[in-house]
Amino acid sequence: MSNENGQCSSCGEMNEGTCGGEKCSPPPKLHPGGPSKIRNVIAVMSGKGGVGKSSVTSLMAVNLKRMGYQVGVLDADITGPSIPKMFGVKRVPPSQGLMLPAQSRTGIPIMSLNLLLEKEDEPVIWRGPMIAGAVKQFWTDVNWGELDYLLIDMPPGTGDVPLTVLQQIPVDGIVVVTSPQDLAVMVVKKAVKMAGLMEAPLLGFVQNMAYATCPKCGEKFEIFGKALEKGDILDGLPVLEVLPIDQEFTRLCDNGLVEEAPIQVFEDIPKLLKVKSQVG
Ligand SMILES: Nc1ncnc2c1ncn2[C@@H]1O[C@H](COP(=O)(O)OP(=O)(O)OP(=O)(O)O)[C@@H](O)[C@H]1O
Repeated sequence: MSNENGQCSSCGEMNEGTCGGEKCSPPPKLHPGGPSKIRNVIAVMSGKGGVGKSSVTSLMAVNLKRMGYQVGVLDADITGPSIPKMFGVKRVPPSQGLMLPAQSRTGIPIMSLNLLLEKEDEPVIWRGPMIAGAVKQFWTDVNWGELDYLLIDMPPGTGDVPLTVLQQIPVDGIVVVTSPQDLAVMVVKKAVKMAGLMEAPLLGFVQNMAYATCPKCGEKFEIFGKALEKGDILDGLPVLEVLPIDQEFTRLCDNGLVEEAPIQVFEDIPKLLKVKSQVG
């Protein structure tokens, strides 16, 4: 893939003459582990950290599961994984050969590096290629079973992991998360541009932390800037959901009870992706 200066964005060489395409042709798409049958892959991304990718991924998983779909979560945020804590899962079950994901209370399979560590607060101090390698293994070396949707919680930024996921995993749709803040939108647009450059299918935005409501008087405060409405257009893409700052939601996530969150969202996802056929 070359940038506007004709420079290859994988190897950094000028395409004409030196790179010749072969060295830098995108790596092949990978097959999911063993008998896994995964009908749709959705990547949840954002150039910006802390805007709520993991929260949005969890809410999407919980809601798709409530709709009757088989859904799994691949936590590609290797150095800052939040998914296991939100779902209250600690370890993967023992296995021989392919790894098995942990199962949440409602039966959502989850794979995350934190499920393989002795202690959840142990740091992972790896360089980019190793981190990207771990994400690939979570796709190729895990028996996911049959899933209608596998959701990938991406790390912030546009580095090794998003590049690997978009090049090597057959992503059917990307959901981009932002807060209303101009600063966040500016950085998030980089992720949108990256997806566009890689011809990855963008489904739309989720605006998270759009506002907070005073528990005493009910007044709404737009803490990070102008809240959008579902269906608005941002950077040429539809706004799929607008989520407020919700204290109870934070409490449930901290206690591993995200599956109890009474938040109904993402009912349009199946229509957007047209699930090929439902399992079970
Ligand atoms: N709508 C919300 N209401 C209340 N708290 C929220 C909301 N969205 C996210 N949070 C909280 O904000 C923090 C950051 O959210 P989250 O971990 O989902 O962000 P992220 O984009 O995945 O971060 P990272 O940069 O680690 O990838 C978490 O503590 C989460 O519980």
